[in-house]
Amino acid sequence: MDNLSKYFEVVDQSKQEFIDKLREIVAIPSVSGDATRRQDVIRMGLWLKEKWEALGAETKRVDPGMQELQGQTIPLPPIILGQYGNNPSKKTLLVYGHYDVQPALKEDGWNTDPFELVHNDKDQLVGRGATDDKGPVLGWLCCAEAFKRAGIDFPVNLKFCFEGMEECGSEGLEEVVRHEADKWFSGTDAVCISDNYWLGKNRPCLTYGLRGVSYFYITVEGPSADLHSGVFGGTVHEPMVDLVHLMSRLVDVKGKILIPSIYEKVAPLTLAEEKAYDGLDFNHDDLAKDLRSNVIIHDSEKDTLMHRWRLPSLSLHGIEGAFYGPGEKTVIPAKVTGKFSIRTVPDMDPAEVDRLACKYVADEFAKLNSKNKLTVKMVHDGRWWYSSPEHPNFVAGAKAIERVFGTSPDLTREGGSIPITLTFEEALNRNVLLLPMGASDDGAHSVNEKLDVRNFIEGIKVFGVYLEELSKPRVPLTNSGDQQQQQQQQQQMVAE
Ligand SMILES: C[C@H](N)C(=O)N[C@@H](Cc1c[nH]cn1)C(=O)O
Ligand SMILES: [Zn+2]
Ligand SMILES: [Zn+2]
Repeated sequence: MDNLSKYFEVVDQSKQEFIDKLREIVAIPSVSGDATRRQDVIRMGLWLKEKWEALGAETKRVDPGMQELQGQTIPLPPIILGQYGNNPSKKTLLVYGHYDVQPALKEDGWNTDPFELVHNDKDQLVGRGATDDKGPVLGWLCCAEAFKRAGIDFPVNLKFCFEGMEECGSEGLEEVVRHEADKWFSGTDAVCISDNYWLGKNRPCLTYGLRGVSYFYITVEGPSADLHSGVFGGTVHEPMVDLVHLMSRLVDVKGKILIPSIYEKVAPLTLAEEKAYDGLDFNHDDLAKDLRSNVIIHDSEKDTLMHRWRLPSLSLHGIEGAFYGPGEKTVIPAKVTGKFSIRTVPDMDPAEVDRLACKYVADEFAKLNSKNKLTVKMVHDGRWWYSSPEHPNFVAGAKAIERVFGTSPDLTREGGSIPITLTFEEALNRNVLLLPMGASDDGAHSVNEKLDVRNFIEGIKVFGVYLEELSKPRVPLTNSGDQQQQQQQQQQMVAE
């Protein structure tokens, strides 16, 4: 039996144990956007540190400082750095992932407690963070454990960087990555991130692009306290009325952003790029099934993917301070904060996007002649990333998928954002591969988030084969001049 067959056997034998580990960490409600959960986020980071140390890794906890959140000053979660193996004759791979999760409440519409992993009769693992990103982060640990148990030498030196603030703009991480580039991360040959999703449910993919995200708060405040609408309705400027008006002016019902000049810097479509939309595991029927409703705006699959991958979008997320409970409370809220974000694409400049969006909201507010007070601010922005899937790092990923799934991967871009990706590429001058584990219907950020057992277990196998592929002497990983040139062009485009 060859090494990889033995590795596969151990992964299969360890299946229940790996699922139970995922159960243990889903039960830690590491919601980074909720100040009351900060101790849980920290506990989750320390869980990873301890488990990797138990396997023999050297680790370092980096505390990036303090944060103002919901009126409190609280510590930012630790960034957990690690090194598993340090053999100068082996290649070194750096993996990044995040151990924080999006908020989740049973009353949002979950069928079960979001922080209690349920292994259901469809062989799905349901729980907050199952696919985003606890399953994949745990996958690397399971991979190292399986190699050890199989008695096979680990193919590479593995460095890791796990953060607990990704869902809130990765606050504090960029400085740490740049600071550690020639320290903890020195000697890195390539980077791999598993934190996005397949395009469909059948064919795995490798991802070479991400949209950026700029997140905004619009606050409108008027009276010093909430008012009785019977007494004051029709006599005062209502903050909610102003805010709803402003929010309705941001995007039209077909998804077109209404902020002037926002599309100006979007890169023109090239013929080569257009070809990338053909032959993918993606169709509107499956998408509508995933959505359980046909609410798709566009007529063709290509259009839908272009609006997900290469065009900006603006989404309205919610209003803080507004009445939203059951019943008929007749209140005029005194202060409301509307939240929206813009997904950015090549060659948009986040600073320019922030300036255009804030100016537009202020201009629209001025037209209202309201006596309320407006504040509009960008609270975090993460940069878009666009690479090339030809690099040997991608070839190793493709070979791993072929061995485990018996099919070549789709080459995709992702509509979501992983703000630190471009920083790793720039600071380390190394190729970054996005190697997703989860499927299109996993419901990341949504209710009943899940990871299929198949994706989890076969995904751990893919990680192992990928490491074996990287370790082969014929695979040169350090950046070619081409990649450096491409990066410089990309940076220049952002600067322009
Ligand atoms: C793709 C990744 N798993 C993810 O969900 N990223 C988040 C990052 C983010 C930035 N601000 C808030 N969240 C996303 O794309 O929404
Ligand atoms: Zn994620
Ligand atoms: Zn996420």
